[in-house]
Amino acid sequence: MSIPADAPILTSAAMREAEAACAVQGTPLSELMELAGVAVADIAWRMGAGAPILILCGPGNNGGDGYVAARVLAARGVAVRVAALAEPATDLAKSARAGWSGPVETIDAALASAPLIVDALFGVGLSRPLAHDLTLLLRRFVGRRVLAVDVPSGVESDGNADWMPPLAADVTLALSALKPAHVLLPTAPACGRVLLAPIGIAPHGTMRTLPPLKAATPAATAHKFNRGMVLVFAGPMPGAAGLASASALRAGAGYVVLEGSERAPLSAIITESDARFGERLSDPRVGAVVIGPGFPAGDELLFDVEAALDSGKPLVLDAAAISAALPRLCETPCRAILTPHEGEFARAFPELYGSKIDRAKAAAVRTGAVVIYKGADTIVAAPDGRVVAAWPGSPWLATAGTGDVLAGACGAMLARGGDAFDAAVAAVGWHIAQAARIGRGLVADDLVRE
Ligand SMILES: NC(=O)C1=CN([C@@H]2O[C@H](COP(=O)(O)OP(=O)(O)OC[C@H]3O[C@@H](n4cnc5c(N)ncnc54)[C@H](OP(=O)(O)O)[C@@H]3O)[C@@H](O)[C@H]2O)[C@@H](O)CC1
Ligand SMILES: Nc1ncnc2c1ncn2[C@@H]1O[C@H](COP(=O)(O)OP(=O)(O)O)[C@@H](O)[C@H]1O
Ligand SMILES: [K+]
Repeated sequence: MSIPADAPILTSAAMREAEAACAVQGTPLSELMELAGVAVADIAWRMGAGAPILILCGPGNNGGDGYVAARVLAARGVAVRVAALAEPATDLAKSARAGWSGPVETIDAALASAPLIVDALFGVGLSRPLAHDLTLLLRRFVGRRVLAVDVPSGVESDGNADWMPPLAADVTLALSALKPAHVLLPTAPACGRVLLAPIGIAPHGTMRTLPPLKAATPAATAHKFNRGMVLVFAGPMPGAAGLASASALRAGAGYVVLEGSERAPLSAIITESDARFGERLSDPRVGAVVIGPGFPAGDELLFDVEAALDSGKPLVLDAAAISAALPRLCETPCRAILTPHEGEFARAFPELYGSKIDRAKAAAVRTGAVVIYKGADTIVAAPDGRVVAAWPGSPWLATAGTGDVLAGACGAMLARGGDAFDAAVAAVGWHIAQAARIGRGLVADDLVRE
């Protein structure tokens, strides 16, 4: 499973707007369909490696892409067959169908398989779950190599429904832009390796996949305090804050203070008792405060969260600190990153609905903070509508304590100054890159070792 880096993501509505804008600017949609079909043919050609190909075409423009691909593949001498669900229903699909001179088989129980199936049944126009009988017919092809056009058929492309496709794809060729279903659970794994075909539409939008990690080399003039100083609060479970403090240091902070704990995992971390809590919060060199890791919900946390909010410092609010800060944040937004996992998000924002992207965006708007909605399909959302999707991340992160490490990395990136959304995206990228580097057998402590 893989996803192109820093690629645009559009909902079906935004995709249609982009198509309409393209038509207004003088590019006919038939030209786009031709480019789409050629792009599908190119990938099918490589995947098929000379073997016969069966293209399944639906009634809409997704099917149209399939007919164009069939024509192009046949012209290249590939043994290609076409089977259709119904007659084409759009003008574009009708003219693409007219360009295919071979036979069109019916999708029924007698349909013979092929080593490579091109799934051009439904794309962003799917409006309801697939019929049960069609699902059963398609399941007969499970085990064959599958190339999905735009999205695997049966998937609701905006990520608002958890409909799973009967045929998971080995490769999905996204047209013009990725769609939310490519980067959100439960559908993302069914898309296999996602490739992007930029076919002439310039997608404008604020949603992208994770950008490549930039190596942040310190400036020649760097000083430990101007690289960012991070203050981490330890609660009753100091191990979690220890991980966060070590992670802040590893992710590039110049100076890290662990408040309220005597033990630090690295000797470069300064430990201090609670007594200096207020004093440290008013230290002008502190560029970010991390609070939440290792704190159960309760009065002590509320007190410390209030003090952190009062300080006006940029904050990383993790775990129980998220709900504790919520009433204040909703009234007076501050420069903050919230890092909820699924359970914490549900507790803090039970009223939000829609796809994970919609909910992350709404939580960011409500709190005025950047939200990292964690999980295998992590979403980073800013109050101004920017979104970065981090699928597929690294599954080795599914182990206790890795969230504490992410909180510390957010502290390091935030303490450098600059945009909180960029800081959050950089932290998520760093976290995944560390995990990918270590891989097998990873435990959270490994992420903060050299
Ligand atoms: N973006 C780009 O740059 C370009 C995009 N292009 C391509 O266009 C695709 C979008 O095409 P599209 O809008 O025609 O919709 P599509 O997905 O073919 O399906 C709609 C049809 O399916 C039907 N239908 C729906 N649900 C159903 C169900 N459960 N079971 C049965 N039927 C169902 C629906 O009928 P209805 O809902 O009205 O009953 C309608 O007839 C896009 O994904 C990409 O591949 C390129 O060609 C050009 C450049
Ligand atoms: N399957 C997965 N693929 C990628 N990232 C994952 C996966 N499972 C968990 N993660 C990441 O690991 C971290 C776990 O954080 P969290 O649930 O808060 O754990 P903890 O509280 O134990 O530190 C998050 O950053 C999450 O996005
Ligand atoms: K499809």
